[in-house]
Amino acid sequence: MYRIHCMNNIARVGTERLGAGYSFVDEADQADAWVVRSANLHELALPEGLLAIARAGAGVNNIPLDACAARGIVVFNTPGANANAVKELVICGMLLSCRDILGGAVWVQENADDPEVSKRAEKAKKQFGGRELAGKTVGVIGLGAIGAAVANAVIDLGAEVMGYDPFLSLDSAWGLDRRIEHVTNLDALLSKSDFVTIHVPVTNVTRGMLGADQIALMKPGAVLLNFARDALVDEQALAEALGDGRVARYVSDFANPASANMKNALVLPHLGASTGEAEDNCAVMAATELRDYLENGNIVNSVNYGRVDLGPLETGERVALFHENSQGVIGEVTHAVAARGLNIENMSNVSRGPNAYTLLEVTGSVDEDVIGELRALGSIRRARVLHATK
Ligand SMILES: NC(=O)c1ccc[n+]([C@@H]2O[C@H](COP(=O)([O-])OP(=O)(O)OC[C@H]3O[C@@H](n4cnc5c(N)ncnc54)[C@H](O)[C@@H]3O)[C@@H](O)[C@H]2O)c1
Ligand SMILES: O=C(O)[C@H](O)COP(=O)(O)O
Repeated sequence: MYRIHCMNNIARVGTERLGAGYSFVDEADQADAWVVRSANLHELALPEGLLAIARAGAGVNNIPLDACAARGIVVFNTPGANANAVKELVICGMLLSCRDILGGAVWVQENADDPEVSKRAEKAKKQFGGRELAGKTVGVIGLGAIGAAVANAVIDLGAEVMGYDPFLSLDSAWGLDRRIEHVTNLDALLSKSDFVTIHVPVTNVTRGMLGADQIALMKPGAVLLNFARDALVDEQALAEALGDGRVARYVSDFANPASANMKNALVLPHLGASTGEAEDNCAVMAATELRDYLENGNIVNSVNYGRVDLGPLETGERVALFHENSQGVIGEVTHAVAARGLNIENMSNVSRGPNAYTLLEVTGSVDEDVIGELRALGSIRRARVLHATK
């Protein structure tokens, strides 16, 4: 029986997927796996028995990835599962920034009891007017699941799109509309775009990537949309640019004391992934990834270990080994296993930076002595045995 602890509320369709063989526990330190959305895990102690963390969502800056990797704790996320929800809100934010739609709606509410409201509205409307998205240039920074969807959608609305992503994946590239101009220079995108929208993960490299110098390059009167993370933008420099009108509007999904008090900003309470559809998609994908890892040893969509997929574990046993990515480890492992009379039927080894994972399918019984011997190898961080249940 695997014990799961949910750090945030997770859609029921996902928890139901963790059916027979799973129980939900209130105590985080008793769990074999955690499921999380945006709860901050950086300050929490990682329990000895924790095997995996599944982030039902995209961003993993709330999870200590390296500390997890060092302990053989696999961290998963759910790529693309909430991309459509975010795309729709970004388009909404763009259109809301084109005219003062919210201001106009408030005006109508404030004048609702006036029998002359219809006539007065025709005079009042000019203060809420604006411009169209069609024909404008939209700069998209990061062309992953969300950025690519936004780029394609705004092209369909008649905008020109410049896309910047030095690490563009083949999958994303296949899905991009051919009318999108792929630029390799961020400064060019910033200086030519009427709307700039950022869709990159926050990492040590991207933190603050839209700093004072980049904001200064933005076209006068441009709009910046940030549905990725607030830490990507120097919000102090941005507040100054908004204050003196160099940047017309900031549309952000991240309320904090700086953004909430900015002039000409529309700030939302992190609503990007908050649709029933996205929550269901994320929960189901997270639960599926967890099951595949806990029951079969397969790692799909991890952000700290590479992909290993030997399919379902139908017969025999598997040994899952987390270790340093260093020379000679595989030799030591196969030697130790063979010396115990076990035959390796199938094996996969993959590394990601300093972190390596090896999954062995063996015939013969893997007892505690074998596992003890493997654990004693200096480079092994964690060793698990998985038994076929069918
Ligand atoms: N507001 C929300 O509710 C919400 C929802 C989902 C995701 N997000 C945020 O959006 C981010 C992106 O999500 P996604 O699903 O598109 O992720 P993704 O992994 O599919 O795409 C990220 C893209 O950024 C690119 N990238 C990385 N570094 C870059 C750089 N320095 N310059 C340009 N491009 C760079 C990658 O190559 C990749 O194509 C997440 O990491 C998360 O922080 C927010
Ligand atoms: O990175 C993400 O997937 C989003 O920021 C969504 O976060 P949430 O699951 O807390 O809504």
